[in-house]
Amino acid sequence: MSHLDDIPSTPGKFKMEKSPFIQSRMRWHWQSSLAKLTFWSIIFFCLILIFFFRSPSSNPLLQDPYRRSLRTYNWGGPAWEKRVRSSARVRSRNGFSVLVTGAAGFVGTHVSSTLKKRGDGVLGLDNFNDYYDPSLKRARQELLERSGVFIVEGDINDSALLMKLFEVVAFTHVMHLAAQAGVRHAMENPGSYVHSNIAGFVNLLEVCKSANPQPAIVWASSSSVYGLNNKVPFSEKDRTDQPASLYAATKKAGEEIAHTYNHIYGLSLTGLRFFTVYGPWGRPDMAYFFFTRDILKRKSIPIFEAANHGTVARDFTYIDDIVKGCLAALDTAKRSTGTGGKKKGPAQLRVYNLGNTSPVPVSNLVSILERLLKVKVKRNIMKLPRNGDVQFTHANISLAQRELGYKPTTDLQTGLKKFVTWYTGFYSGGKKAAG
Ligand SMILES: O=C(O)[C@H]1O[C@H](OP(=O)(O)OP(=O)(O)OC[C@H]2O[C@@H](n3ccc(=O)[nH]c3=O)[C@H](O)[C@@H]2O)[C@H](O)[C@@H](O)[C@@H]1O
Repeated sequence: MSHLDDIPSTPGKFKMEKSPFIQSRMRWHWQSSLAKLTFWSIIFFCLILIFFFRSPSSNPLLQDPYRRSLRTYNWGGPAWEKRVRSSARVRSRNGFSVLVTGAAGFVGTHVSSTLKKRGDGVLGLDNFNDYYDPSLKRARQELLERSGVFIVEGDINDSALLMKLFEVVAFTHVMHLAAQAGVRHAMENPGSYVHSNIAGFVNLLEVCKSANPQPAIVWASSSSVYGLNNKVPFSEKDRTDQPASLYAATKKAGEEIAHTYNHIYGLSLTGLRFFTVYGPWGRPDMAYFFFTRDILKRKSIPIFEAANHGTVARDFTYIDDIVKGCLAALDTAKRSTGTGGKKKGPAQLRVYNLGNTSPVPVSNLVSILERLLKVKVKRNIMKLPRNGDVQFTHANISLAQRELGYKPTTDLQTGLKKFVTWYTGFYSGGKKAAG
């Protein structure tokens, strides 16, 4: 007899049997139903839990891709603090103790290693995001570690981490190079620009303003702030209120934010407007870098052209010249004037162009690479896309020359030769070119 036979066809008309056999079968039936109910309830409950924890809307860190960087880092503890202190220890007379944000980045790596070589204490900070091949950032990290620079893994939006770093080390200077770079990418991922270049910068300034002593800050602005300005060469006095990309707008916002923190809290702030920096250990998202990769793969090269066959040109600036400008900015930075978050007197606020003062058409850049790589280039002339690019850049560097002693010495041919030597060495050493 099936157990289904025990169940009446009409609910409510079930009559209890007195037989012990029937009673024990019924008990067994109820117990087994109860066990099943409990089992399925647990499964259901587990599914709800899994759904809750995996659901983006339940976890703001997962929901916002730009904030993911905040959740995964391990920092703190006596061994970690010892490494931080040792990396930031000054080894020369009158040396600085510098926190370099974006230390695993292109400019950050070069600046950190040069500071370390001259005896300054250097601590790096980098979130190792995947905007471009993180293995290149890891290779730069290895390079710095060999020269004694420790890079803390963390995000500039992490206030607790920044406060901890200032608790462990009384930094005299901050070289702030962490940023979301790239002009054209801003249309694809606008939030990452706001996250790093605005929110991250404000967070860093908040911590610096409360630090005791307050550090002097030198940070990376960009030639892109000149936007649609067509008065050449670009001078610091020219208008910068017509950005052509969100990237440029966030850098311009950074300059205004710097003014505010200088004005209210007495922070010493110097913004450096970099002009298309290139060189060994460079960024794979930049044209000279991926042109090199694609020329070697015999792919055609897209060369942008403005309306009416207008030439597109850049004031390409070699990394070593930029590093000299960065160090000169640190060396001439005056102390911040505030304490405990309060301004005690006027503080230094500066902005400088760091360019090469000699714009080169992009088609010439391609010709130089063609000669250096000894590969006939297939050129694909395309209309300059309307996604943030400007037609040309050209720096007037007289202010930086006068006040920083800045004097670029590397022309594009010489600089690209050094880049190509590095590139071919680096990527033939078993590392694949970033995609
Ligand atoms: O000077 C700056 O402030 C900026 O310099 C570069 O931006 P960009 O000058 O646009 O550098 P690339 O992306 O390397 O482009 C260089 C030139 O190649 C051109 N290009 C780019 C890509 C391409 O496929 N074809 C092409 O002709 C661009 O129009 C541009 O004139 C950096 O990527 C920015 O992060 C930096 O802030």
